[in-house]
Amino acid sequence: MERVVVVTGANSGIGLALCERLLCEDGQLRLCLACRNMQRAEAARSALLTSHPDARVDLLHLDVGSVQSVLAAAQEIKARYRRVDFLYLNAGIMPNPHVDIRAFFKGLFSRNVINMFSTAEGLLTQQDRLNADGLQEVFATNLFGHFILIRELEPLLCQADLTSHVVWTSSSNARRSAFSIQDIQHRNGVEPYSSSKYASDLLSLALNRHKNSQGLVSSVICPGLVMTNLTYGILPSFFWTLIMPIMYLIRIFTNTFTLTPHNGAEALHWLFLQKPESLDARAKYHSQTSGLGRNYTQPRQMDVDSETCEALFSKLLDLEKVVRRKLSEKQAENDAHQKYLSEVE
Ligand SMILES: NC(=O)C1=CN([C@@H]2O[C@H](COP(=O)(O)OP(=O)(O)OC[C@H]3O[C@@H](n4cnc5c(N)ncnc54)[C@H](OP(=O)(O)O)[C@@H]3O)[C@@H](O)[C@H]2O)C=CC1
Ligand SMILES: CC(C)CCC[C@@H](C)[C@H]1CC[C@H]2C3=C(CC[C@]12C)[C@@]1(C)CCC(=O)[C@@H](C)[C@@H]1CC3
Repeated sequence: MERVVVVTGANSGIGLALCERLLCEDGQLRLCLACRNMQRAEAARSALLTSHPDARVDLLHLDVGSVQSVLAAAQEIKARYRRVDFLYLNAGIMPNPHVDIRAFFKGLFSRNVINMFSTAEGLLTQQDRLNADGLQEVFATNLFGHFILIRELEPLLCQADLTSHVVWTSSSNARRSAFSIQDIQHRNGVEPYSSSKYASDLLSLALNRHKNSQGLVSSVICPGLVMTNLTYGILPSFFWTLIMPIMYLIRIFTNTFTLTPHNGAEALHWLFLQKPESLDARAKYHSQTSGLGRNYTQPRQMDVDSETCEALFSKLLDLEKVVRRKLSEKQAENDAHQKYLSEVE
């Protein structure tokens, strides 16, 4: 049977590498690249079709940071496909990152050095802002838009006798201490990325608790440190190129330096091949690359608890109601304005 795979943020980096790997695995796939920039999406589609001329690759406009765009994209998916077998929630941002150089050098000579390189704990902060929906942009993009997408696609994801797999591209930068259940959007901190990724770990567990019985399975991965537009936003690409030999050296000690998008997509690809029933809801699946360049996937237990995951789930459902109500009020205002304009013309 033809399998439908939707990938958000598929036009570059890890998302695009995943698409390439999935097409090598199964040429019969129906692959849907859900992207906000259609020009880049078209370029990604052309690149995929160059190596897989017979592949079925669809494009879909989706700005996961805009609730209205998510609702429209979900409508379009429901019109196009009868079900969704895999939903890769990969789109993500880290705006205005700042590396604490002093902390880096301090960490370099501490016993914590390996952990520092694999999680960036204590090294990175970001400056967030509000988006057009009045939500914190990092939370809206990395988590909430994807949550609304799942909610809208439930009829295609939860079908009798069939299993659908939702996969979150999280991070080893996800940290409990960066997240607060009183401030799920991270309005009051400087680590919105870490908070949003920790929230995705919690939400994945909540989805498993609530939706496994309806055939939906959720998993979380970390791609490791990968050279993509996201990391080129942290330090310029020429700098990364300059220190590449050092990074290959570090890879010998921490296999989390996967470095290329192909390697980073390892755990995403591996999950595509697994029986969903065999997966652990509390594990994060890490892409790893050995010093000699061998890729493998390593499960590690996440620092999540049922109580916090339930609290987050219920807060997200509440926020969904508020956002939907605001949107329909705005829509009603627009309709009234249009009516007024047509009457005075
Ligand atoms: N690189 C790394 O070391 C790591 C990355 N990750 C995660 O991997 C994922 C992929 O990132 P990566 O490949 O590294 O970086 P890229 O910047 O190359 O890819 C991010 C993708 O997300 C898309 N995107 C961003 N915002 C939106 C939006 N509002 N709506 C739709 N699409 C959007 C981007 O589209 P556009 O081209 O339009 O910007 C792009 O396609 C992210 O979730 C990131 O957090 C996790 C751990 C490490
Ligand atoms: C390696 C060099 C000599 C110096 C680089 C220092 C830092 C800029 C990096 C050290 C660990 C890196 C890291 C990330 C970003 C760049 C570093 C802080 C991430 C936070 C990128 C995004 C993620 O999601 C994480 C998995 C990465 C963890 C490691």
